[in-house]
Amino acid sequence: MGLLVEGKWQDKWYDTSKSGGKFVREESQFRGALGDSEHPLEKGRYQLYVSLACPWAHRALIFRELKGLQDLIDVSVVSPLMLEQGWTFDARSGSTGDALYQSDVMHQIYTRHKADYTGRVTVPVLWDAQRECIVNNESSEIIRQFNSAFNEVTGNHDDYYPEDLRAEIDEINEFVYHRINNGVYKAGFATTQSAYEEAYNSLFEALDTIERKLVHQRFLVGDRITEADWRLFTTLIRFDPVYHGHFKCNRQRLEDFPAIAEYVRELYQWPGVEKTVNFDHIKQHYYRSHGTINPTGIVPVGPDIDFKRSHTRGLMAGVNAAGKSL
Ligand SMILES: N[C@@H](CCC(=O)N[C@@H](CS)C(=O)NCC(=O)O)C(=O)O
Repeated sequence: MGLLVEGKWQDKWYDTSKSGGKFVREESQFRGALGDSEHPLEKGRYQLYVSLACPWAHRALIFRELKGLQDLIDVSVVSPLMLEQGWTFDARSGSTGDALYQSDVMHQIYTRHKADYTGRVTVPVLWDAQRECIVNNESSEIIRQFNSAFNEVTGNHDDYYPEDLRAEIDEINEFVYHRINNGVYKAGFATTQSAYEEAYNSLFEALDTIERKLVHQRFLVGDRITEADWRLFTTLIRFDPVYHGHFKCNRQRLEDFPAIAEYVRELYQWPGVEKTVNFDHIKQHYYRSHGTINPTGIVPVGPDIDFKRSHTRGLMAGVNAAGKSL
């Protein structure tokens, strides 16, 4: 793993020396908008570069399914292994290859956009093949754009960020992002005992709060499913297979939280979602890419969890993204 410095690749692990052993995530640099004058909506013009292992990229893949954008936005999947060259298009280890330029590595996509780019080479990336540039590499913005940009083209007006719930969604997103989505990384990438324990305590306190909420309500902001649920889901589905062991988030498994475990199953079984979850890429990535955490690269065989088994969330009041009762 590494980063680009003025367009040159440098193989370096995260530097936690200036933050007391704490992992600090870098801000995404490209924040353009689909459908504006620079990026008009045209079929086949946009490419989504993702890793099936990555929880941030996973959000974008889920929204592509939920909003019926499969024919409008193509996908290239990187290899699950993120080693000396960062994300690659190595087909032998599971990449689909780069459908547009047959690049070998993901950092070539960043330098194609900006030859002297300095920063991390992250996924997801939403790419404009017409202008040959990155539209956006921040998943929270990509999903908002997917939520509404193509509504007139697809006729799918399902809304995961409805006007009247925005303040509540923003508030829960903020909590979930710091304490859970990024919280597992803060625990896993900490390089001091105290930074790890701080992240661990904050994470499990947050999961306790979510559990209490989900006992009474079907979704995070009440009975309507929103983007807040999908943003949480991509971390939860990786929790027992990876974060519990690899990132040492082991107070409990999520399977031991009665409401959360059922909630995860409902979301996993939501139409279109199961096909976006690839446990092989997820496990291969984390256990084989982080040499400082798992030097042997051995990938655990378990856990054996059937996310397709039944749940009772259907007994609670629920409203889908079209505003209809579930
Ligand atoms: N803020 C970004 C974060 C994306 C991100 O950190 N992706 C990880 C994969 S899970 C990555 O590509 N990391 C490579 C690196 O940090 O060098 C987003 O949400 O889109």
